[in-house]
Amino acid sequence: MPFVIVEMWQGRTVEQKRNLVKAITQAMVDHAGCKPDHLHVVIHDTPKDSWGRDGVLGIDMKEN
Ligand SMILES: O=C(O)C/C=C/C(=O)C(=O)O
Repeated sequence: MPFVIVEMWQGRTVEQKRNLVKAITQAMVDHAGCKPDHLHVVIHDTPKDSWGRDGVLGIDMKEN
């Protein structure tokens, strides 16, 4: 039972996540030989105040 876990910032729309799940599933079928009905895609939406890179919180990053 393959799992794909996506860790990303909060903020995508349901439609974006719907399309992402569809695209990831298709990529796993095409490139990893997975059966779509066995594949789980889990999206972890993380608030920017709970994400750090290079010692800086997401909410404090300049490109925000
Ligand atoms: O780490 C960064 O530079 C910014 C991270 C962004 C995301 O995780 C996202 O866009 O979801």
